[in-house]
Amino acid sequence: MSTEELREEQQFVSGLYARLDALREEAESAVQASLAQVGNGSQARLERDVMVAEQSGLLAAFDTGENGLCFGRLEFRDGRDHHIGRIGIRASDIERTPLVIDWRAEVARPFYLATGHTPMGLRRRRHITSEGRRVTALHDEILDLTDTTRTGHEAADADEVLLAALDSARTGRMHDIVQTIQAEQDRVIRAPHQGVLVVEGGPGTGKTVVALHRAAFLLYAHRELLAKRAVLVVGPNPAFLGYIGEVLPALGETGVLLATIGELFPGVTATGAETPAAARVKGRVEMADVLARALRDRQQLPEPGAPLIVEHDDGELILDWEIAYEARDAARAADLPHNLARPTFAFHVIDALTRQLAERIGHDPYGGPNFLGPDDIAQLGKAVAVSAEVHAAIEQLWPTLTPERFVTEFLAEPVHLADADADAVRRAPGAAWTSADVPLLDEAAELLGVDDSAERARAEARWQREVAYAQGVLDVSYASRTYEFEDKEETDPEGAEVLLAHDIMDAERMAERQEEADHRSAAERAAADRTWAFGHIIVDEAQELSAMAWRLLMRRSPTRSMTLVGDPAQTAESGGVGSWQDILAPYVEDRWEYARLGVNYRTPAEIMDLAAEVPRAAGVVGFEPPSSVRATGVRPWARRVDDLASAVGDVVAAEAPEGGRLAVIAPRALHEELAGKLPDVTAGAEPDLTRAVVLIDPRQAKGLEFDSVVVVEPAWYGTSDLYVALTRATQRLGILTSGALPDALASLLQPRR
Ligand SMILES: Nc1ncnc2c1ncn2[C@@H]1O[C@H](COP(=O)(O)OP(=O)(O)OP(=O)(O)O)[C@@H](O)[C@H]1O
Repeated sequence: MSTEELREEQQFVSGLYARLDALREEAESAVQASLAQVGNGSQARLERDVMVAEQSGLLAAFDTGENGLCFGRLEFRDGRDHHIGRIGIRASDIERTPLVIDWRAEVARPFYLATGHTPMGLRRRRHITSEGRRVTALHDEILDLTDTTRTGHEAADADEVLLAALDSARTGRMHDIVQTIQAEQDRVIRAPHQGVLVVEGGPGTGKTVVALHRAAFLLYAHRELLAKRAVLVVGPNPAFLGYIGEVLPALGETGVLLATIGELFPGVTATGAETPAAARVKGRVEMADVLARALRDRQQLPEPGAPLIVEHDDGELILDWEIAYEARDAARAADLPHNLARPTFAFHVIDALTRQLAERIGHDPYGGPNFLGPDDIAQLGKAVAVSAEVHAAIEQLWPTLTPERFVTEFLAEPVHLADADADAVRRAPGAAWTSADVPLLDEAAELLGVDDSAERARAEARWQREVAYAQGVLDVSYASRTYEFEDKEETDPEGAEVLLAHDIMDAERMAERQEEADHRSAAERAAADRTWAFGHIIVDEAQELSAMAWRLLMRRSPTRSMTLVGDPAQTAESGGVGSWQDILAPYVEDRWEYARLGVNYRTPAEIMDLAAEVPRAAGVVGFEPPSSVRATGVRPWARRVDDLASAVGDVVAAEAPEGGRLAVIAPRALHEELAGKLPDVTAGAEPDLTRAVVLIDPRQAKGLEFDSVVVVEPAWYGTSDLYVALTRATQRLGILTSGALPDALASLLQPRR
């Protein structure tokens, strides 16, 4: 009975792969055919590119389906019977009957939500486990208790598939969980896309993996909107983004931008390190006001009684306090960003200097009216307006600023900050940008505005050239008309009408077609555009973001369609904002939803119980540890040693899991010394998480996980860093110290009875 079921399922799955192969072949030949198409016209090229992009997207989706194409089956009481898979596939028949249903479709939901208590119309739910294209196991759950038929694959423990997934060795890359999404997670993944959803949960509750599946779900459910506007996923550091980088492609989604805050100002690469004190100051919301005030300081006036003297062909011009004051008033009244208000300032200065000049030149010594007429004055005005010296004076008072220049100069001489804060952020020009600088640059860009009038003028000139070129092309084709026509008449006795380019297209339209279409994906275009408005933003480790970083992100999400996941108990010392309410109130008041994930799928109970002592002992307000879904029977251990580096080397040699990953989490100051004792490890390098042994500090450990973890010198860490470090292991945890352990862990060193 049971092998028969397995055989039938294998037959179905093999048929499915055959269909996948046929679809893949179709797409491949379509790509080949398009690429082979002759025709160099821009329209032909465009159509070919679009076709290739479409088919390549399909191919990527088919490759996604290659592993675990079909992982579930739902048999309903009303006779409906659906297979569930990573992607949806239809048969080649005329009705295009669905063979396997995409996990994100509504009809697949009972796969994740149905219980014996609420069977959602299900009779039986089957988990299909495979290796490559071979079905290796079936696990059935009977949800209709009146059903007495049995398949021989009824799972003794409904969580067998989940537990097998959780126990598997880690690879250094996060995997998708489509086969085992749990009900509380499914509700988060499929929550409505409008508005702000906050997802809170302790370590290992699946916040990250759920957030990524949510991105995939939203792209499926709202593809029209989101494929155009793109989804942004913000993570804490590049190593973390590398760690999660394969989940969305494995779910068939490549159009998502993964970025850290430090990567969100196009043109700037944040490579510098920041002291915690400087990060704190730069992250405070008051910085917005400080920068605004610093910028007003850049809109200067000459000292009263010490005007700027501007050399001019018709005599000296005197740019004094009054002229500058009135011009500045008028420019500020325009209520525009600094660079956009500058023309108003310049106009008023030029106008005043022209009047000054006219009064001097046309002055009648006998008290009569000015000799100059309006035309003369206009001439004088033109000369003043194009004077390089006048412009230099204007630039001195109201400089054109880039965000980079303004922030560099501000950090060199931080104004409007308390002395201690100014000392913390002061930095010589030329230093590398840091992540904490990026929100300041973004704020500056808002305050400055982009004066794109020059770029617009260039674009217009470019356009005119294209039109002129197109006109030339049309003229050539028109000139050859007689020749072609005669040719045609000779070979075509019917004298069939020949339409020439001129008859159907004018130069402007032709230029439009010539213009290179932007073939970049929405995510690529978004990455290069500071003012891009994303369709949805997902923020992981959201508790870490500073108030200034929130301002940046909110600008990228004018519709406030966001999913924020985080755990306040894991907030780094120099990091984030207090409560979700504090973060969100300025932007959405209290209009946000809250969901909590309470089960830890990573850390076994033995390790979680120990780790929970750390925030508890520190009296972290509102701390609620998640409950571990499994216990392994392996207790964490601690050892006090004299020679720390040698001990770490010995422990790693003994503990490194077969085929799995081990992390040594140690304070930065010890990395140099420890690296020498570890295989293939270089201190200071960006960690390669796919290596068998990794050396990281607690900040780098954020969001990551390993089969086995050795924490070194825990007494050196703050509460949240220690809590993060202790909750990274899926199987084993060991602690090495050269001194005393923090109180919360002290029991580990006491002899057990
Ligand atoms: N439903 C599930 N099925 C299988 N594995 C799961 C499931 N939910 C979570 N996991 C696994 O649990 C581990 C922890 O998940 P994840 O990293 O998303 O947790 P987290 O809440 O972001 O943790 P942290 O706050 O510590 O970074 C991952 O290996 C993830 O694949």
